[in-house]
Amino acid sequence: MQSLAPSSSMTMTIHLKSNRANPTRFLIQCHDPSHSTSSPAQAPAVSFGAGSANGSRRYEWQSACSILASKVVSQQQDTEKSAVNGHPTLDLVAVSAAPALPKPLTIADLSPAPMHGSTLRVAYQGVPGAYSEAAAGKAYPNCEAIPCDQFEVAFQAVELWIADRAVLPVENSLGGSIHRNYDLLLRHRLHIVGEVQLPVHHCLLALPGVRKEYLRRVISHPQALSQCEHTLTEMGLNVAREAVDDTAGAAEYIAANDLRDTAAIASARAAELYGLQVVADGIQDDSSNVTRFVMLAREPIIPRNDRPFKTSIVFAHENGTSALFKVLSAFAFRNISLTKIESRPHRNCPIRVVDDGGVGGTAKHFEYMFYVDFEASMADARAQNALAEVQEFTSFLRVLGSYPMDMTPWAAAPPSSS
Ligand SMILES: O=C(O)C(=O)C[C@]1(C(=O)O)C=C[C@@H](O)C=C1
Repeated sequence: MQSLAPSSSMTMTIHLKSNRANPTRFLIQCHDPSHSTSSPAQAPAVSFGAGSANGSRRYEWQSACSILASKVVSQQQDTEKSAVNGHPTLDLVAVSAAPALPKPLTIADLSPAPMHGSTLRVAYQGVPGAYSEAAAGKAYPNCEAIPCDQFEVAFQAVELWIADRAVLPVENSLGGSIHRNYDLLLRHRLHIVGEVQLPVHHCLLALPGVRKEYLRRVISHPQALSQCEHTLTEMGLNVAREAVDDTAGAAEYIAANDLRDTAAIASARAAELYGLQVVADGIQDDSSNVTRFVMLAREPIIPRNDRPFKTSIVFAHENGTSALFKVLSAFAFRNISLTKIESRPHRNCPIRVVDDGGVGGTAKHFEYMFYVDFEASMADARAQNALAEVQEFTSFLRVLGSYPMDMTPWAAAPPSSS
């Protein structure tokens, strides 16, 4: 056993699995038997004043990126199985991690991609050839992409300093939100420091010589299956569709098990890496299929006002959904556009029982956490004032990050050639 990180309140086991595509690299698997993380009680109280978040405002900004209000959010973590796509698992180390308090910014945090004296290490979910790997490369060119078997492991890799950043999908233009990552954003203390949008061009892959007529099964990531649902039907592929952990993992699985009746939905790069042929190219239901990823870091970046920024927040309130209107008005009155709103069950108290005074008994309402993205920087006084107001209507409010918007134009994928 070798210890990777000092101090202790939580013990977790890191498994490094050898990677079939590149045996010199490893796939990180992680298991946390304690299912507990840091306590929100340590979060500092902050207020939003007008003015830019630089110089003496730095500490204020850091604090703003921690929990703003009082309610304790469930830190319970699911027990998750470690999916293994045929890799031997090597139980290497047990490490410990203490709850992280906000740290002073260092000079490295001021540059867009601190290099820590060497290549930036970027964790992603999947195996080489996954779209998340491509997103990591787009976000941080020349980075060392570190494959992880689960989203949660990518979060932990950054928390434990095994990686410097994580790049994780949050929504797709066809499949919608990737809810798991919204839940994990809340349970972990990482900050969103950027976003990147990746056009997703799916291929149908099979072993060399396999024809479409031989196929009895199509396997892929659930998002990829849903993004190609109609095209597969149009192609006459009314065969079993099965979900696996990631697109490239599906390609690897077919190659490793010599499956001649199974095809994978994955990238052309996955075909190259695992020796498969492209049976059909561009099989996504919409040629402008795009997935939005967020970049996560241990420290927030300093928000600026000289380029378009987006800010992501999450909040809850005790007065049912009636407070939602007031919260949204705080942005509307200041002409701040919202780009996304998502609700997730409130893990601490998913159901609220309301007594109607004995007339008809009790009613049960769902309780939610609301995630909102808006188009303004936290360096902008309008955003600071809006959040100060939002805080009045909410029992819990956290800024997940204020970061540059991805403004790069992207070309739509070519139409299907099937
Ligand atoms: O399986 C992959 O290749 C991934 O990177 C995951 C993922 C996702 O989670 O949505 C990413 C982009 C595509 O939308 C399909 C799948």
